[in-house]
Amino acid sequence: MPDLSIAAPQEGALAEREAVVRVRDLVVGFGEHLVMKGLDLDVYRGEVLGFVGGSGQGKSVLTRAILGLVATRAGRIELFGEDRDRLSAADRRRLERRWGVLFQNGALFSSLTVRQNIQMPMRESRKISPRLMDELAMLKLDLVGLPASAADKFPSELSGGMVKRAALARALALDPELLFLDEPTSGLDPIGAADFDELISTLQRTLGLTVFMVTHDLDSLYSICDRVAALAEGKVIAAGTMDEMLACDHPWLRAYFHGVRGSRLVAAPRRTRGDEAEKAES
Ligand SMILES: Nc1ncnc2c1ncn2[C@@H]1O[C@H](COP(=O)(O)OP(=O)(O)OP(=O)(O)O)[C@@H](O)[C@H]1O
Repeated sequence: MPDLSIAAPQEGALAEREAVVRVRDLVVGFGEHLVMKGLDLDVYRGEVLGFVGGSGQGKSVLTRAILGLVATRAGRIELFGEDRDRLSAADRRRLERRWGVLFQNGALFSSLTVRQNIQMPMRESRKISPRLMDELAMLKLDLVGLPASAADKFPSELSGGMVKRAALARALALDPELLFLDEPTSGLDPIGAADFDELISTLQRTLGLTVFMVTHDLDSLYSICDRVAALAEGKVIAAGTMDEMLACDHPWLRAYFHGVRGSRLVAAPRRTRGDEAEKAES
């Protein structure tokens, strides 16, 4: 079995890579329930990292801890090389502008139009004229493949796929370098999910994004992720390419990737991250 330890990132080719997110010895809990028990994780610049784990294992909690939305009990979280807990409030706000978040189910404000939702981060953090904000909102809509006519619609008037795209447009409002995606394809039909994967992959390449993606979608792992990290028992039990994960003999990973659904995908001819890149180049 390959060495999948993430506790020794100095070894091998990955040592050269810049960790945009670096988590060390993270402990997070609610009352007596410890969710993270000394977790380590790296997300490298320019990669799409898929983050998997059983239901209730703490994928959302980890995402929220990295974003500063959940209190941590111990450990260190560095973003862009800066220890978040050592920053002043102003520096933390400056840092927060460097990432965008697509929450599960979009989390759009239901009383605002799509345009107003996209403009929300712009209003909070910059002084931009209303006209420029309108132009920027239309650009972001175009970027995520939504028609201009979607701008003045309310979330309740959109299909599930359109809500995801509108939420992605909002996540991209401030031109982030780092994108957090929490189950981006959940609730989409297989065609919609494949389209959304392709959109993420295209945006990641063209905008040079680093992507941290929580997902249960095995297709997404195969088609757009450079690496996968797996969470179990409060720690990252393995991190590596899909081939490395498939070779791993941890019982949960074997059940996940070699169970009924996983095996079907392993056996099937499939799109891979490499195919996506080749398609873009041709
Ligand atoms: N605010 C909170 N207060 C108390 N417990 C919480 C809180 N938020 C999360 N938890 C608990 O933390 C654990 C991890 O939850 P989390 O939502 O991160 O799991 P998950 O891996 O994202 O699950 P799923 O795949 O089902 O979305 C769960 O046991 C959950 O009940």
